[in-house]
Amino acid sequence: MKTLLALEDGRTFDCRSFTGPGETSGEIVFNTSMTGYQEVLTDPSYKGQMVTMTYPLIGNYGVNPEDTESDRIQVSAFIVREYQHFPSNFRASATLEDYLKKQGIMGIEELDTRALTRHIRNAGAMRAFISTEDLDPVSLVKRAGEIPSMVGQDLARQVTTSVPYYWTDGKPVPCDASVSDKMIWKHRGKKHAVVAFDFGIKYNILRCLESAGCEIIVVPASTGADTIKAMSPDGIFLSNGPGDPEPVTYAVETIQSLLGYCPMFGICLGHQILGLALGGKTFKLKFGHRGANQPVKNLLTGKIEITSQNHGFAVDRDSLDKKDFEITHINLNDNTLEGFRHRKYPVFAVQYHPEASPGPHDANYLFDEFTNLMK
Ligand SMILES: NC(=O)CC[C@H](N)C(=O)O
Repeated sequence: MKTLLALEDGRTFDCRSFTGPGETSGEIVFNTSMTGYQEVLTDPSYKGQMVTMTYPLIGNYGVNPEDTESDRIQVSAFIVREYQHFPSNFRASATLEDYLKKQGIMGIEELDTRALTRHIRNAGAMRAFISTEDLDPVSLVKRAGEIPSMVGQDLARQVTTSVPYYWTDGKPVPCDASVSDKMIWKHRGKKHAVVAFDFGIKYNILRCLESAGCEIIVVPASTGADTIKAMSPDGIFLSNGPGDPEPVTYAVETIQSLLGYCPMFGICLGHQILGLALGGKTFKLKFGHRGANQPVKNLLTGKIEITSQNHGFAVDRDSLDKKDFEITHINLNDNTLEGFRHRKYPVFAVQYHPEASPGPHDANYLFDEFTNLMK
C-alpha cells in the first residue's frame, strides 16, 4: 500500500506499508543491530519513537513468544528496507507482519533506509509522520513538525507498571503491595533482596538480576523513598526507560533521598537519573546510540567491550565533579560517558545495556558487581 514518510525538516520518502492502512508519528531513529528485531520492538525505551533498521532484510526468522522485552510492541512504527514475507525458523510461531498488525503498529518497507540513516546522522534524530491517507508532502511535513518534541517529555510515566510485582522464575508474579516490611522477601538470606524501579524495564535485566542471585520486587517509577525503606532492600536497581530524564524529577528526588541507604545500580535511563540525582547534567545527543555493536572502553581494566545500546540522551561527563565521581566507561566512537561510580556512595551505573537482548554479552559481569556490592 502506497505510503509517505515525512520528516520535520522537509525530507520525504515514498514507501509501502506491509501492515495495511494507517497513520502514526514519533521521533525517527535508526538501529544498527543485524538481528534482534523482536527485542527492539518490545523495548519500552523506544516509546514515542519510530525505528528504522540499517540491516536491509528484516522478518526472515519470524517472531516467537520468548524473545520479548515487555508485554507489547513499544515502537510507534517499524521501518525496513525489505520485509521478508516467508520466515523460516524452528522457533517462529508467527510472521512479523501478523505480529505488528495484531498490535496495530505500522510496518514500512521499500524505501532507501541507507539514505534515511545518513540523513538522520547528518541532520539529527527528528520528528516524523507516516501516512497511507495523507500523501501530500507539504501537509505531512507540517504534521511532523506539530508533534511534541522528545526533549522535555517524561515517557517513563507512560510505560511504568501501575502496581508492584515480583520477578520470579523468569516471569512477573503479583505482589501484595500492602505488605511493606521485611516479610515480603521470601528468600531473604539465600538471595539479595532488590527493589527495581521500573522506568520501562526490559525483561532481560530482570532475568540477569535473577540469575545473579537476586530476589526482585519491581515497583512503579513514582514509588517514594519511605515505601522503599519499609521494604528494607539490600540493593536498589534503576531501570532503562523512554524519553528525557530531566522531567522525571520525582524519581531524581527519591533517589537523592536514598543515596547512601544501600547499594544502587542504574542502566541507561537509570544511569541518567542517578547522574542527575548526584548533581550532574544530561543533554540530547545528535542521533543517539542504537545497536548491538557500540565499542566501550572499561577504564578500570583497559578492556574493550562490544555493547548493546539504545539511548538519545547522555550524562555530560564534564558536569560530574571528579573528586566525587570515577568515570569507569567511555564510548570509543564519540568519547561520551558510558559509566561511572561514586567515590563516597556504593553507587554505579552504565549508559549501555549489559543485559544485551539483542547484542553481545561482554558486559554481563556488571550484574555480579552489583551482587558483590550488596554482600
Ligand atoms: N534505553 C534507555 O533507557 C534510554 C534512556 C533515554 N530515554 C535516552 O534515550 O537516552
